[in-house]
Amino acid sequence: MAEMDYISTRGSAPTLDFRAATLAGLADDGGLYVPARWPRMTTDAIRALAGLDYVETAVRVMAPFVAGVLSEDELRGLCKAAYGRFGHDAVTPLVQLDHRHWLLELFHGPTLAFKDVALQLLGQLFETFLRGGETELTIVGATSGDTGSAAIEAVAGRDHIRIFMLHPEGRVSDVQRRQMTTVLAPNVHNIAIDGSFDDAQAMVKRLFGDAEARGQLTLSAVNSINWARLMAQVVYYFYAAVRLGAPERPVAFSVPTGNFGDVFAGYVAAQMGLPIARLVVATNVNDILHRALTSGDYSAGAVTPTATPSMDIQVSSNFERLLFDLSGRDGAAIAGMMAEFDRSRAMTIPADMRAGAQALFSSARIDADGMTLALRWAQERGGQIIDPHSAVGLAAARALEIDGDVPVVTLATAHPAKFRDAVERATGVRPALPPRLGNLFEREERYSKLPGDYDAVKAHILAEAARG
Ligand SMILES: Cc1ncc(COP(=O)(O)O)c(C=O)c1O
Ligand SMILES: N[C@@H](CCOP(=O)(O)O)C(=O)O
Repeated sequence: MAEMDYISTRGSAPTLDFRAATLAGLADDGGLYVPARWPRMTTDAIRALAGLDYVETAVRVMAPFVAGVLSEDELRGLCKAAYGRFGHDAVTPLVQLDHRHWLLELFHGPTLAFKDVALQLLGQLFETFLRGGETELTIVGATSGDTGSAAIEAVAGRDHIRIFMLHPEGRVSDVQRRQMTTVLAPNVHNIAIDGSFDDAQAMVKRLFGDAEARGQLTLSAVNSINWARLMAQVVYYFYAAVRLGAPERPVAFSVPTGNFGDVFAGYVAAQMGLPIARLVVATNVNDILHRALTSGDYSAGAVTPTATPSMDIQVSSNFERLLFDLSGRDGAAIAGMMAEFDRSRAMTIPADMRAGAQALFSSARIDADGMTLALRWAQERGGQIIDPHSAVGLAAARALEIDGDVPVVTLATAHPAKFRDAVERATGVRPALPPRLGNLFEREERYSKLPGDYDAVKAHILAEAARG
């Protein structure tokens, strides 16, 4: 298999192999790494996935992306280690709701959200790539609740890695916060900032471009700006679609969306040849992606707190990866568009690019009432208690016209127990915390509170890192 190169969406960072792109996280020019080409799977190769377990599916889907760096056997070993920790044999099981709607349960990993699917593998990749070397990696991430705990779980206690995780104070659920702040391993540093997830994400990106910080630290990313995160998420689109009849029968997916990572992984699956009839971008009232796809208005207003806090995002990092493809992979054009966005917090998506996106993507904005009705529908018609984020996806899946023969799969991105208060308000059922979370509410918490000020956060990170 030919080695896969990685190029930046902004066109001027060096081309890297898979190992270097994973360790770099963000490209030097501020862009995001993407494969230099989309590998194709033939219809026969997709058909041959039928009956394979999750690990073997993962090896076949991801092998082209790691070619030249990891052999199939090495990749298989890492996948076995990552997915052996999931609480369901199928890793990401499908559950039927009615004659056409399905849930793809992505929350059977250690921290009960879809982030585990990618971050358990990323933890294995970091360990493999750093083993025996001198590099001390400093991971800096931003979370609206789920990435933080999944990343911390993946790297806590590992050698050669320390992690700083920024979350918006008071804007994550109590379960989410405690899943991060009760991990007391010395290489874990939680920071609550006064601000939104967008503020935290902007600080992380700024740190990557900060010469002083880069001079003192070898930085890497665990957010979905890191290509390896998305690569691992492509797998479950194949796994689900094949179980529902692909490649003979196309499948539609509805994806509750914030940073556009999960749904972009679906786009990658489609580029690889998976017959995806539609990808539904489901947003809450923080609807920048819905506006961008329907009218071209990609302008970031203030973030409105909702009962789906993990999707309270107005600047969606991975949208840049889609724009890159829609522009014909014109890095200079994307650099120009993103510079304009950084300056004015707004840009207009040209009509031809929007039309390109609409060929595959639909979108819907789901408000609190729509989310509540979907939670109740899942309970009454499907016999399932789901989480509010998954309910946003389900509401969008049911609201949109999708060809009647096509099964529609909603990605169930978190376990309902992570958002017990909102679920109880809508359904009257308070989901129990799974035993694997143990005594979460009795454990000691440790985190620093900082103002939403870049210099203060940077100074804190440099000081803590200097302490070892
Ligand atoms: C539970 C949950 N659902 C959906 C999302 C949105 O996913 P993405 O940011 O990949 O669009 C997130 C976080 O990002 C999440 O934590
Ligand atoms: N919803 C996310 C936000 C960060 O997104 P990521 O996928 O880019 O890591 C979270 O829960 O933290």
